[in-house]
Amino acid sequence: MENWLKKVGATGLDDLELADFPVTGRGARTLRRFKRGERILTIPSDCLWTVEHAYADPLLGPVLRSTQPPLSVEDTLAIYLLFVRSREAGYDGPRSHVAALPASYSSSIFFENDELEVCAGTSLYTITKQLEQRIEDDYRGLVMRVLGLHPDLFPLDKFTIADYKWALCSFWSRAMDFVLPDGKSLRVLAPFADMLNHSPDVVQCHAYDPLSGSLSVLAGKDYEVGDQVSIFYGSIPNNRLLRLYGFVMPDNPNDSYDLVLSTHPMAPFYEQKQKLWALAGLDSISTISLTLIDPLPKHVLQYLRIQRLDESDLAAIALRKLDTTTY
Ligand SMILES: C[S@@+](CC[C@H](N)C(=O)[O-])C[C@H]1O[C@@H](n2cnc3c(N)ncnc32)[C@H](O)[C@@H]1O
Repeated sequence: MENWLKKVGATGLDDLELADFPVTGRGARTLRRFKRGERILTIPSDCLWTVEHAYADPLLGPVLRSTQPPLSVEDTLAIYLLFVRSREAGYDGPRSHVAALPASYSSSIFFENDELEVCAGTSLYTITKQLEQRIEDDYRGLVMRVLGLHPDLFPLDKFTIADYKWALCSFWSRAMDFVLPDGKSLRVLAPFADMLNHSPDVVQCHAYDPLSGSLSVLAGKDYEVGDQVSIFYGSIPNNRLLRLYGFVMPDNPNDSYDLVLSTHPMAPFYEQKQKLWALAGLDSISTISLTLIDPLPKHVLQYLRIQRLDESDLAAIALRKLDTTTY
């Protein structure tokens, strides 16, 4: 992978090496000192996995362009990755990157049933179950709309639901997201830069250059020779880290609990309450994040007050409304 990257113009690789670290696992180690803000690594546009590159591929592009409505960003990238992985010739550079990707992931959709049951009652459990169902539905849809129509390009034994899950998770745990100057969002998987682990001790230090289309990593702090280079994935609570990346941060200052509030549609006065929730910016199923800074957000109380309203409360509210509209 590194030889391919250097050949196509990546810079910085001579000052880094891949190594195993305690806790974070494989990552990149410095071979020289870096001052904070110094450029460490640049991966040129041609090597990046993006939707645009998937569409530009001479074999895959025409299929993607003829699929209407277009596939989601996630599905386009997942198919692109599996397509390159399935090729027996050509695509040598990108395939050397695919070969360096982990064979399996530890995010919550890969938990065994008994492992996930330990999380029963948490929002991680609920969201993971929903995600598993969505992945099954999306996969069935992809087979009907795309994969099953082009068996020459997508041999189904290399595009199984397990492969699809693996490809999705490769992007969830390794891709970087940017907002471009025109406001559009961009998801990029950058070979080698995707080997960098998360640390809360560095500032945001990875950037996409819209002019050259390249991805760079700067030093997020001063590094001595032999230090692990890290980037900052974002201020992410542990349940999201576990769902997308398969790890948690001890004492995570951004930790939160997603409280799911819901009301059965057969509950008394449901329709009237639904209108009141909408007026308060809520929904009949509302997910509200409880954080250490704001452990009881006002939306929780608003939701519950509306849920507990009885016939006389609702009549009083209707009267008050009538009052204000007559003036
Ligand atoms: C972008 S990849 C980084 C490279 C990865 N370690 C590898 O071997 O390919 C992100 C993955 O690295 C691991 N990771 C990153 N930062 C971590 C951290 N602070 N603690 C534990 N694991 C971490 C998680 O498995 C995560 O899904």
